[in-house]
Amino acid sequence: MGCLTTDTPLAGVSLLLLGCGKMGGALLNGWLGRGLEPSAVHVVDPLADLPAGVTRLTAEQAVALPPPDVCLVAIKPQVVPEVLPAYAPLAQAGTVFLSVAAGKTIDGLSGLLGGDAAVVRAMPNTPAAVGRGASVLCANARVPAPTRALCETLMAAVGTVEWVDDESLIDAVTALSGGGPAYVFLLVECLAEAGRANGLPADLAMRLARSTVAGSGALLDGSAEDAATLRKNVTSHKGTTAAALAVLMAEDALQPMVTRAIAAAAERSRELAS
Ligand SMILES: NC(=O)C1=CN([C@@H]2O[C@H](COP(=O)(O)OP(=O)(O)OC[C@H]3O[C@@H](n4cnc5c(N)ncnc54)[C@H](OP(=O)(O)O)[C@@H]3O)[C@@H](O)[C@H]2O)C=CC1
Ligand SMILES: O=C(O)[C@@H]1CCC=N1
Repeated sequence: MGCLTTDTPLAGVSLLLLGCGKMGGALLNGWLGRGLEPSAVHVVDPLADLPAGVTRLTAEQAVALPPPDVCLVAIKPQVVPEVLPAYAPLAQAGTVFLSVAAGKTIDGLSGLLGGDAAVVRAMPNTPAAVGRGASVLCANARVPAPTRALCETLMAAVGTVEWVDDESLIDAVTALSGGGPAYVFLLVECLAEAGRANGLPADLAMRLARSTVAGSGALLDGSAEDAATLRKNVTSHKGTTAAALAVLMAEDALQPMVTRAIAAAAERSRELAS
């Protein structure tokens, strides 16, 4: 296993990425920005654009090389069953499989890798690309403490990390923070469209929507106050924001809709297990 240090936490770590699309690419960009050596990264992905210095391999080449510390599984859940068995030799050689595939359970992944693989199931999100991701991890009993620490180091290099013992929680995590950036970007789209519908030029409305969401995130991040207090700080008594919130916070408005959306995503995560 690679030697980890505080200053360059990813120096010495060797990594194989299966899939380098939206999520694998976001993680890779975040890791390269935090000291992962491109020369220590191999990628199996037929078409993805790879950063300079990162080597593309076929599956056959990947299993013929010395086993990497970590194999990141960042292919679509639907192709996991047909793709993963080819990498069983790496699992037998001690590589830990760090999977971000939505819905795919630790037991299912381990079974595809020959039954006794060290597997960490993780659910990150795309702000990892700028070091602002949020990940939740769950490991099987075959992951020794130093390997667990290595996976935590990898994910902590690109954002916050939390562990759960109860793997079933990962479905709701996937629904909330895994997909969460999409809901926030949808909010930007909705704000911009609402501004346009209320008479603003479309480009000005979009600039304001983007700045407002990004600035609110930064304010939230740097504040000791909870979100409700920050909301109340904007809401003058009988003012304009109160008029908008009366619509958004009506009994049948935003909260029940978001709760239904998260439930739908969590249910889809459970379906993807099989
Ligand atoms: N996108 C997100 O925000 C998040 C995604 N995830 C999970 O990450 C995983 C990847 O999702 P995402 O990045 O969005 O999907 P993408 O389609 O963007 O990335 C998957 C990549 O895998 C490639 N690929 C296909 N077949 C193989 C193969 N046999 N071997 C190696 N690579 C292959 C694809 O190539 P090609 O396109 O040419 O088929 C593609 O580049 C999923 O399991 C998803 O659940 C988890 C958290 C958040
Ligand atoms: O939409 C998906 O299935 C993946 C998992 C979480 C975010 N994207």
